[in-house]
This record gives sequence, C-alpha cells and structure tokens, in this order.
Amino acid sequence: SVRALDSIKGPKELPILGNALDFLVPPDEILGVMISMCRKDSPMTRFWMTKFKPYVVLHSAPCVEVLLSGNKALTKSSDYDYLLPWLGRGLLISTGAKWFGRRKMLTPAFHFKILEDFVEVFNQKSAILVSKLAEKATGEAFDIFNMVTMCTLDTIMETTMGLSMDVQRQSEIPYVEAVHKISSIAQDRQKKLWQQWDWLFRLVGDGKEHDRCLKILHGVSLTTIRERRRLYAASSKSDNSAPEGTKERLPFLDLLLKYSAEGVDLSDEDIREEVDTFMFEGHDTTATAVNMTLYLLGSHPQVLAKVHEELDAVLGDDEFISSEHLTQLKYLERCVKEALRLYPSVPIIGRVSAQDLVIDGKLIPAGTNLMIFIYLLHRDPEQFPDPETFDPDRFLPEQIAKRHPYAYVPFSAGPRNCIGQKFALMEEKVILASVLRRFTIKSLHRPHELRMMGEIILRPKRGVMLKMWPRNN
Ligand code: HEM
Repeated sequence: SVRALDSIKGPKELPILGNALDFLVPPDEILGVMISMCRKDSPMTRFWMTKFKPYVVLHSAPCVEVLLSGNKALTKSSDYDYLLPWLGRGLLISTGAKWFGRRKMLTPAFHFKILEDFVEVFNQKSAILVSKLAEKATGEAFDIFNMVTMCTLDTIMETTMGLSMDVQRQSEIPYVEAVHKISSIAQDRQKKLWQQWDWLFRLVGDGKEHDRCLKILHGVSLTTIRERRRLYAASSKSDNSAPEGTKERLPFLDLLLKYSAEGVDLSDEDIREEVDTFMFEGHDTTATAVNMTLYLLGSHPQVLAKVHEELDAVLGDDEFISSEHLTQLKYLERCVKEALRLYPSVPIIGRVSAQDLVIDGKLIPAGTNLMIFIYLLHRDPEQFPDPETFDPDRFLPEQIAKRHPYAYVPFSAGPRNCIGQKFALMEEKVILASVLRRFTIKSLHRPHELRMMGEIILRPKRGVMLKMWPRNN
C-alpha cells in the first residue's frame, strides 16, 4: 500500500536510504533542507527517511484542514517517541482514551477566570525582567534570549505549579540548558539512522549526555511536585479548602494533586509526566514567541513607533497591566500574531493516521507519518502575499476573513490544539507591553543571520542581539 505514495511528488531518493542522507546537516540547516525538499508545485510533498519510513509533508491550507479538522489523526507520529524518556505519555504525546481523559481533566485549569488571576503573576514576573533590562539599556549590544526565557520559566512555575522559584535572579539555570540540549538530541536522533536503536544510541550516540539532562529535568519536576504536595497537604489540613488564592478553580498542579488525593487513577508517575510536559511546553514556546516579536519590532522602527503610541494611549500612567488593557492592545496583538506567522514556536508537528486518508485526491495509507510544516504553510504566497515581509496588518479582521481558515495555525487546530493558547497570548502581551512601554530597541541581526534551528521548538542559533535604550531619555 506504500506504493500509493509514489503518486505524491517529492525529491529524488536513493535506493534503500531514501532521502535520509539529505538530513545529515547541522541543526541550523534542517529547516532550509526541508524547505528545499518541499515542492512549490504541489500542496504536499513525500520523502523517505529510508525506503521503510515514508513521510508526507503537508504545506498548504486545504491539506492541513483535512488532517486537523475532526478526529481522523489524533495520534502523534513516532518522532515524538524520542521525547518519551523525558515527557512520558503526558498530554503532548499520549493518545486514545488516556489523552482524551487527561485533556478533559486539565481543560478547567485554563479556564478564562483562572487566566485572569494569572495576569497579576504575568505583571510581577515581567517587572523583574524590566528591572534586569534597566541595567542593559545603555545602547550596548546584548543577547536578550535567555533573559526572556527565564522570565517565561519563572511565570509558568508560579502560575501552573504554584511555586515561586525566583529563577530570574539566578545567573544560570541548569534546567533551561538541559531543555535546550535534550530537545536538540531528540531532533538529532530523528535524522541519524544509527541512533534509532537505544543500545547503539547509548554506545556511540549522545546517550550519556541525554541521561545527564534527564536527571536534571526530572530532578526539578519531582522536587516541584514534592514541594507543592507538602503545601497542598498543609493548606487542606488547616482549613479544609484549596490552597490560598486558588478558590474552587484549581490551577494545574493542584488540580492533579486533588484528583490523586480523591483516588482518581493518577499515579505519581502520571503527575510527573504532566508536570514535565507543561513546564516545557509552557515556557519554551512563549520564550521564542516573545523573543522573535522583539527581534521583529527591533528591525521595524515604524511598527515599533506604532506599538509605543498604542501603549502610551492605552496604559497611560497605570502601573498594572490589566486584562482590560490587554483587550485594548489590538496593534500589539497583531504584531504578536504576525511574529508567530514568521517564526512559529512549533515549526513542525507530526501525526499518524489510524485509517486511510484521502488528501488532495491522493490516498495516504493508514500508518503513514504525516507532518504539518507550519513554518512553510505560513509562507504560502497565495495566502500571505510577499510572505517574508513583517506586516502586522495582515491580522486586521478584514484581512483574516480573506484567508483560508487553516492558513495560519501556530497553535495547531482542532481537538489536539494547544491547551495553553490563551495563556500564551496574554502572557506574551504583558511581557512585551511591560518591556516596550519603558524601552526602545534596535535589532542587530538581519533575518538570514538568525540561523533558525527547528529543534522541536524554533530557536535562533545566535540568540537575539539587541541594543536598548530607556524611552523619553
Ligand atoms: C506562543 C506559545 C505557544 C505556541 C506557539 C504553542 C503551540 C502549540 C502547538 C503547535 C501544539 C500542537 C503540538 C502537536 O500537535 O504536536 C501545542 C500543544 C500543546 N501546548 Fe502549546 N504552544 C504555546 C504555549 C503553550 C503554553 C503556555 C502551554 C501551557 C501552559 C502549552 C501547552 C501545550 C500542551 C500541553 C499541548 C498538547 C495538547 C494536546 O495534545 O492535547 N502551550 N502547542
């Protein structure tokens, strides 16, 4: 049945090895290789990671719609298996009844009422970032990437895990370094045939480094659970109610602890998987998104001027950025969305279909690995004319109405979309508004100098180099 895939266009392949050798390039060249493989004259492309493992890459809106709408392909592709030692079968990777039950269980933790309570934390954590940036705002070049990452990590730990770790005041965070390293190793394993087998991965691959990272990552998640369990038990004992400030709507980790205390089938390992999944997905994605928005604004002074104007008009002298302010920051929101178009934090997602599918008139047999190449989809010139140009007005309502509904999916779409989408957009806006109301910025890199790496999460190889100055100074 794999023969059916021969009717889909793709790059020339070698016997047995297929296209596997094409991927043996440094991490900052993978996206380029993928783009050059994908056919411009076809809405999807087929390639072979050896002749035993075909992939179909979808890069046009109507094809993406077939896959993401409905329940046809809710199972993740085997590429996610490389993340299993770290994330286990938490919400990102689980499938079937386990995924469905968890999704239902965790959705209330992202209820808009809870998100409104988080706005205060977004403000507090952004204020720490701003105070650190005040030292950098001298017109000297610096890399802002990790400073923003620490801010988003600090935020996710306090909002969803209920713990104040004060990571922004520390100079180095082994957790962040381990996240970057392990994602890079997982990505690397996908393309290196000899690393597919665990024993060989350990013998000649990055197995040792992988396990070192794993120890750091699980150390942090297990400590987090232990600490929150202690606080949860103490507060439940004292007044028989949820921990302080959480009312009846419990944030993420407390919700899991409550279910496990009530005897719902949720082992310590189950909780650990979810904590690891949300700590990772909840900070690394937003870090890239905020960083790339800053990069783009720092390269487009006229757009930045309009953002400044809007911030001054909406925020005035109000120190606290409220959810009402956020609703009014429409231009900033368009910038955030346009930045996620050009630099979607998750550039590629993978599925496998349990049943035969017909996409663009072609039969895709059950079991085929499917990729949605979000990065390329967002550059379709038919949907986004002059696609490399940063133009926030593409997200004016009348412009959105002209496009295919699946032309823009930075948070994926359908039942397995991003559970943290609203959280992310609110957090991004608070961080950006807090920073930009006080500072003006200039980016030092041109787009091709960023050398974007698609290591599960998109990352610029050389960070985001900026010059920054206080405003009105
Ligand atoms: C700008 C920020 C973000 C972007 C661009 C983003 C993007 C995505 C995408 C594309 C997916 C689908 C992944 C796939 O199909 O493999 C996803 C899933 C997910 N995201 Fe996000 N995300 C962001 C922020 C967040 C935040 C803040 C959280 C948590 C607080 C979060 C938690 C998750 C989880 C748990 C899933 C798996 C959902 C499921 O399969 O049911 N994400 N995200």
